[in-house]
Amino acid sequence: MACLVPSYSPLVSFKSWTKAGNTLLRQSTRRVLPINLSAPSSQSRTLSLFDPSSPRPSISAHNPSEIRFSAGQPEDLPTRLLELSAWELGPSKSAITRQFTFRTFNDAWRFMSVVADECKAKRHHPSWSNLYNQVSIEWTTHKPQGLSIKDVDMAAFCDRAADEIGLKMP
Ligand SMILES: C[C@H](O)[C@H](O)[C@H]1CNC2=NC(N)=NC(=O)C2=N1
Repeated sequence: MACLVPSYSPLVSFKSWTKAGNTLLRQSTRRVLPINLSAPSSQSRTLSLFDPSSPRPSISAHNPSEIRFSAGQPEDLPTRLLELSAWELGPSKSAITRQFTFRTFNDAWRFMSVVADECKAKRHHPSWSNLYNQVSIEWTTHKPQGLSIKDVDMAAFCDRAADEIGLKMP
């Protein structure tokens, strides 16, 4: 298992802003609860919120030969992919998707902030969207095109971050 401990402080800075007339001023930088991302995640809940009316099958339901991997990937990539039990294969067969539902918008925003920091560190970026307490994420690799180990590493990181923050109970 790759080590996903961020190289920076696990304490997340949260900048708050205040409005003075039409000007936004940075009010303060306060520290919020630390998030420990070093522990392996327990099994994450499967949510099929990209299209709840017709949930896509989990990755394990697909024949590995139909998955479009990027060129030059490590041999264990298909095995690593199967560990992502809460993720689904996108219709392109070269992307994985998951929708996370948090208790509050604040938790969803905090999750996105932690993932964004990891994106910067790993130079790998998702296609994602947020609606109130929901965050939809798609990972794919543009160059070399396909599904790569970077996507799997980032998806596993997302699972860990969501576990630490806590998902909304059904
Ligand atoms: C130079 C830089 O590392 C590349 O452009 C990165 C940026 N982020 C990326 N993100 C994703 N998802 N796929 C890429 O191929 C990719 N390439």
